[in-house]
Amino acid sequence: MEATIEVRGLRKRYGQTVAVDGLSFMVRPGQVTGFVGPNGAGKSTTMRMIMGLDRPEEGTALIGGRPYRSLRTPLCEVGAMLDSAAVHPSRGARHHLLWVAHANGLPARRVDEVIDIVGLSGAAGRSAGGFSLGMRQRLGIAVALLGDPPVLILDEPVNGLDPEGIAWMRGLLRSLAAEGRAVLVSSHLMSELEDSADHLVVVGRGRLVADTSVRELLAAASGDRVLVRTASRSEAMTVLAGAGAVVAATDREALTIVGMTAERIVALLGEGGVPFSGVAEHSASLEEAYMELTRDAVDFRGTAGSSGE
Ligand SMILES: Nc1ncnc2c1ncn2[C@@H]1O[C@H](COP(=O)(O)OP(=O)(O)OP(=O)(O)O)[C@@H](O)[C@H]1O
Repeated sequence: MEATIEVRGLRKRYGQTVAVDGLSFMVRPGQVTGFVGPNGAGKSTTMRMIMGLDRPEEGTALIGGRPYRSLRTPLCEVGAMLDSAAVHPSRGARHHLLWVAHANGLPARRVDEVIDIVGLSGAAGRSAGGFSLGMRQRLGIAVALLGDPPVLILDEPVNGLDPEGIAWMRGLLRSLAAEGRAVLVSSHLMSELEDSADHLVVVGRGRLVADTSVRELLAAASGDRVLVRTASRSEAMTVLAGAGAVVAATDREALTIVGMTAERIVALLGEGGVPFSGVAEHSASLEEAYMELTRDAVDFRGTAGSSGE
């Protein structure tokens, strides 16, 4: 089976709310694809439709070219963690995995393999009801990995993890992609996907905002802005604007230059005898690039100082 997810023109409404509004994107093998958007953007609804748990009004979602409902051995073709709390609280972790394996015709030895992969060996006998959020996330991933599927769909797997858990999850996502799997991971925080995603599908209000590689997004957001620190602001402006740059005053001792490389700026200031104390290319963080993209797509924005959640 080809390790892909293909979403074409998906649309879903709940009453008056359009949760997903004509969404199309492709998740490719060997990559971690981050599925990012503000709260309520339609990520979970899309994932549920891909997994056949919700019926779209329009459009299709295909896993390896086929709808979920027509997969013959679903757990071996796609692994999903959509709700990490969906485990019977009195059941032990290993017991739960054995039960899922048995119900899907998978060998019991795979249970110990996945327990090992997710680092739950020391807690496999304990009942899941007493698990921390991080342990429940690990158990959810173990279920998703049971059938050794080429496609993985994980809804907010990093949510609520401590820094050690986040680092572990990043490593796991990267290694799953390195094995050639297609990995779709949602998050409402871009920072959670920094260092782990190769590709980004950004959504807002149920619509596609961007479908881009992380590298391209960063390059586009950085633009070609260069910051120049100089006490001789007006001379610098004259020299640089005269050579064709777009120059804006940033503060009393700084200029922002667009349309000229840092090397050329240094050369021109040198030739013109204009003193300067620093020239720096602006490089955007993934978070900045994301904020820029989703500026108009946030449903609930707090007032000054709040995060808008
Ligand atoms: N079962 C449901 N009944 C009614 N409305 C729903 C239902 N599920 C989702 N919605 C609405 O659809 C929209 C999209 O929700 P969804 O959970 O898919 O977004 P999300 O991007 O996953 O958000 P979050 O990051 O908060 O999990 C929201 O406005 C939500 O309130």
